[in-house]
Amino acid sequence: MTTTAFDSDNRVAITAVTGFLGSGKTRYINQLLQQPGMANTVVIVNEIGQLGIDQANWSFVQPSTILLEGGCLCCQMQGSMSATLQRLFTDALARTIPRFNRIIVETSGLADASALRFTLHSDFFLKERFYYNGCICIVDVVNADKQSAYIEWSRQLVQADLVLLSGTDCAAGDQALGVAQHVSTLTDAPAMSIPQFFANENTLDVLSKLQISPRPGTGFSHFMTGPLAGAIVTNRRGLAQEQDLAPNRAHQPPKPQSSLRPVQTHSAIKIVTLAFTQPLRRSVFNQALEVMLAGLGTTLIRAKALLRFVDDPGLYLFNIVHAQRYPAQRLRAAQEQDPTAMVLFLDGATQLARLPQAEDFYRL
Ligand SMILES: Nc1nc2c(ncn2[C@@H]2O[C@H](COP(=O)(O)OP(=O)(O)OP(=O)(O)O)[C@@H](O)[C@H]2O)c(=O)[nH]1
Repeated sequence: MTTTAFDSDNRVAITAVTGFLGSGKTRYINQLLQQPGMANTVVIVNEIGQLGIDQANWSFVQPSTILLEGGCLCCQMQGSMSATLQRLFTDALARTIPRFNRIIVETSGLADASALRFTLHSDFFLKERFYYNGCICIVDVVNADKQSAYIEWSRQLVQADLVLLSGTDCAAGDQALGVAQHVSTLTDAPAMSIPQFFANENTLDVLSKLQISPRPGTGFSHFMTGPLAGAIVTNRRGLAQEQDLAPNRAHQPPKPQSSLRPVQTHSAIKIVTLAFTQPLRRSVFNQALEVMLAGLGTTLIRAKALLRFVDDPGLYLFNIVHAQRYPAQRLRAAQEQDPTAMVLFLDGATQLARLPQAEDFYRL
């Protein structure tokens, strides 16, 4: 029988999904929502920027989505989170929204789970109705080397109860294993690839046991040998073992445990939003994009855009993560009120002669 928020003594589980910019949080949650038993899930998305790119993306895949936009959960949005959860509870009680039995919070790519934990711990109204179920941190193995230079990457991992490796389908050689080893120097949470996570028979069970997963060295291995078989476990020296990702390398010589890498501060990432007021001409957009990317070079960490084109009724989502450009995805037919914009996350330590402008995409 499914329980709801309103059965007696049943608080609603809130699970955080963190991960650096473009690591694959949205894609993972989309996959998760397709799993049996995931109906009645509310997703709260915290997006930096004012233009609702994630809202359009999410409302395409699932209607029960709430967008907290404008700031990062760890900096400015704690009050909004608290108000949102209170509102969710009272609206469901009044039956103005469908009842729900699970909440997933997708943090911005620069936030970690600590603000959410603090909110749930310190607000008495919320404490009686919700509980913190743990944190899944997504790590992009292809870009981990670059991203680990930012303090947010490490902070997210320190808060993790389960680490999921994305991009393993694009990773070279033993890249995933190397990242797992690096991750193990920051957390003893179990790590596995996203396909391994979904290969587990009961993903819901895994989700509900996040915070009771045994840590390496505790002598309790049921979690690893049971539903999470295939996890990358680490020994006390941080050496990854027993993984399906690199089955021939189970007996590697131990590497010295790495220390925290020198990091840049939160403000080292510059956020630029380009608002497009008119549909774009595809050919002009493509050329301007090439020029912009060439100019930004390695300064670009992440770009995402919601776009409309002349003579095309569709609304398109466009993703770039470092040098990787993903094909534009048609979300649905565009509506008049859809905002169209591009948000760029740039390495703030790099001095740029000129920041990109929306006008660049309208002229050759
Ligand atoms: N091939 C491949 N592509 C992936 C994987 N994970 C994410 N992507 C792609 O990477 C891009 C960014 O993924 P998102 O899910 O939007 O990343 P995000 O973490 O939600 O991004 P932000 O909210 O901006 O931090 C999208 O085009 C995804 O389809 C993966 O494991 N394999």
